[in-house]
Amino acid sequence: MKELVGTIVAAHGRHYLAEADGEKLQCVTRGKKTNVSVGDIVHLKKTSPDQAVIEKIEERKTLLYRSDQYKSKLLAANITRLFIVIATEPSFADDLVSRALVAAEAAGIEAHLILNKTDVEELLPRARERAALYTNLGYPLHEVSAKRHPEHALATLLPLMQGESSIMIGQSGMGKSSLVNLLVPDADIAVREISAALDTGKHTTTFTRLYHLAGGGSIIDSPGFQEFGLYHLTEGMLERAFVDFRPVLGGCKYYNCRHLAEPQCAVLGAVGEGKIARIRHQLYAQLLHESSQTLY
Ligand SMILES: Nc1nc2c(ncn2[C@@H]2O[C@H](COP(=O)(O)OP(=O)(O)OP(=O)(O)O)[C@@H](O)[C@H]2O)c(=O)[nH]1
Ligand SMILES: [Zn+2]
Repeated sequence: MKELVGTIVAAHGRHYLAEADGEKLQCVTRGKKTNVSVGDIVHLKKTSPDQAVIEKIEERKTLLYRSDQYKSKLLAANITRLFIVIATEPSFADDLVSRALVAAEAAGIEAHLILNKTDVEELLPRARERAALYTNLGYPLHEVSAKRHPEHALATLLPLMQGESSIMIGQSGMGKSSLVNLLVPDADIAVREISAALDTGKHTTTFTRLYHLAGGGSIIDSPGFQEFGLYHLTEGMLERAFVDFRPVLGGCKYYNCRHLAEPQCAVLGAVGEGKIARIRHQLYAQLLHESSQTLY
């Protein structure tokens, strides 16, 4: 049969759904390979009218992933933008936001923050104050209220996503689903279609999926997660993935400085002067520790 080229639009365990020539095909990999990601461009060989085998993954422009001590988990391939959803309530974790930013920098993906639930006015000043840690680093912040001002939210976000391949991530409860439903009016139908095709049963929200946006572009919605391990990043990748470190890199006394306790370290100097936030440096130290713990 002829070879098809398609895009992976959903992944659930080792089951994948690809879109090729406007059709959806259930796909499997050859052997035990699990290195396929939503967003991957794949070469397929049809095995039945709605099934195929993934023969080849095209070289990725970008790859966003997280990892723990034992293995890495691919989040999205070929994306150009990452949107991190935070909210006035529940309170968001700086640790997760910074980790996602570091992952984006390491993968060469442009990162944006979305502050949702601006209608919760009494908590807005505090949320803005906390978000300033990131806007001061140069990351754009877009304020919206998916519930109270949906048209405004759409008018703010859609232009940022049109023509781009994006992923939206966030802790549970930030309102990511509400935003996806605004951006993709038929998301519910698509999810039901996908979960039927992947046979995911009741676990309809536990898989990553790609939606097409009106006017071009796509958005990947991934399940909320509580941890964002970055064990796969090497020391050299780490220091460069902290945008706030970049201006002083190369200024340390020792060329192989790890910026932890070395004398005349330019990074520690900048922390002392308040030019680098202490909580960012603490995360850096934690990530450095994690990167030395990998077992794969
Ligand atoms: N006040 C207010 N509540 C909102 C807004 N957007 C979403 N919510 C509420 O926040 C809660 C969480 O919203 P979801 O869209 O389910 O959030 P989620 O981030 O996808 O959460 P998970 O499904 O747990 O991953 C729901 O009760 C929403 O109704 C908003 O703009 N303002
Ligand atoms: Zn140093």
